[in-house]
Amino acid sequence: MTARLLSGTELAASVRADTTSRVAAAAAAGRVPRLTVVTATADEASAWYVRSIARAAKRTGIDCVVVDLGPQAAPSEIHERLAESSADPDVHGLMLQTPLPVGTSLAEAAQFIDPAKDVDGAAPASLGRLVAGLPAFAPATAAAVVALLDHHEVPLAGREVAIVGRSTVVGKPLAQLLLARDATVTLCHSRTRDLPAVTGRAEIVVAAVGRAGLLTSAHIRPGAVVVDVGTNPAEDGGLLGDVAPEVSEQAGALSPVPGGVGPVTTALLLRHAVEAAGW
Ligand SMILES: Nc1nc(=O)c2c([nH]1)NC[C@@H]1CN(c3ccc(C(=O)N[C@@H](CCC(=O)O)C(=O)O)cc3)C=[N+]21
Repeated sequence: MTARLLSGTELAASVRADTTSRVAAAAAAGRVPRLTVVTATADEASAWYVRSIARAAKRTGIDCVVVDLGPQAAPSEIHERLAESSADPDVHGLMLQTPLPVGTSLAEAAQFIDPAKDVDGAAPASLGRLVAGLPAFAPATAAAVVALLDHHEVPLAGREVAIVGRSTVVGKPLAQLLLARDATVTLCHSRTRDLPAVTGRAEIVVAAVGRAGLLTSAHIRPGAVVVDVGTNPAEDGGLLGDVAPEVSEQAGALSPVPGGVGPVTTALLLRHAVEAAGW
């Protein structure tokens, strides 16, 4: 079997087109959506993502401001910067990149992001609202996984999903989004006793660990749908997913890296920004 490819490029393009027309409507009413991205890391993958957000924002007409505090930034500087942008009426969307400097906690820092501007769903209040079933921005990557599955018409209700990785940015919020869609969700992590046994039962497996090639064909039931969230820098400058290439022989469907979840993530983040501006 060769897996059907769950490409994200067409979906990303249609989300961007929708965002572009909403931005035009907002701008015509005198409100140019502004997205402020705060970063404090030298991480290459994160820097690539910030450049890609800025580039895509420019194409859709969103005013994107990148605030680079550098990898040595103190927690208090990060907190102050977020509080300042939260209070600034000209800023509609606000995002804090990860990873953060050692000593800065995402949960602590994200408390300083106004939930109304929290386009990457990082604030504890946003995550709480998500669990409670109240309207909130979900983290863009988690939202992108569900959007990609919907786009490719993969049913979710009643199905067994294994998520590998329990981060606050992807695994935990994704579990909530999938639960809200009536999937039966198992959240796996580094202390899961028998990972291949758990993932091997699932009809849908989502890999969100951040380790290249961690999931092999030993983890995947033949015909399963596999979504690869990993974007691990390769030595040749390219990008490697969390799923080993051999899995494409076994899975029924597989999202590619690059060209899968990544482009949808960026597109949804910008859509959240125009929504935060009120359009
Ligand atoms: N608070 C926070 N939220 C994030 O969502 C977040 C973050 N911090 N820090 C950094 C990582 C990284 N990340 C990527 C998103 C899209 C692509 C992407 O679109 N990649 C392209 C290709 C890139 C290439 O070819 O080099 C693709 O997959 O097709 C990559 C990486 C989001 N992150």
